[in-house]
Amino acid sequence: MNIKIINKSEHPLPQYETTHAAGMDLKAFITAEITLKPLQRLLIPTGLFIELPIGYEAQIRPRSGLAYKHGISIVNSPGTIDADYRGELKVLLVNLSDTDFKIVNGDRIAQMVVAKHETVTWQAVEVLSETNRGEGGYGHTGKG
Ligand SMILES: O=c1ccn([C@H]2C[C@H](O)[C@@H](COP(=O)(O)OP(=O)(O)OP(=O)(O)O)O2)c(=O)[nH]1
Ligand SMILES: [Mg+2]
Repeated sequence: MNIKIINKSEHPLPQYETTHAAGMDLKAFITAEITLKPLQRLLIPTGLFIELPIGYEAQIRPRSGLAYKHGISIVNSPGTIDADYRGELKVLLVNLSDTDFKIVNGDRIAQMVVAKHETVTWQAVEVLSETNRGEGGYGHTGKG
């Protein structure tokens, strides 16, 4: 599937790193090095602008390596890019570690997964169908 993209960054277009990868890494497009202090959050630009087909969204997700090694995550994970959004793709990083984390231009800070979604209409009713689960949730089936 083709997706229109404007690339205002100096970096190559995002790409799948392996043959069947779901996500494409997104790179920071920044003019100066950024230091993310413990528990600080920052919106990082990518220089990318996309036009998703109607019925698709893009999810901005953390990279597990950054999360594991440096405690770097995404505050609003997974970030949602709407098909009608025409602004710059940005990544809302947060540093969940107890040490500073430096980001330089071109660092792969997140990954983007494009996915189909439904657009629903509501059918307002008085009663929902019965199930075994009923209203049970939040661990009501036990631990083991
Ligand atoms: O990680 C993200 C999340 C969102 N966006 C852009 C694309 C998305 O379509 C738009 C709005 O995002 P969202 O709906 O999550 O934010 P909101 O707080 O509800 O803002 P709005 O009122 O503009 O919808 O911001 C990003 O660039 N990165
Ligand atoms: Mg919104």
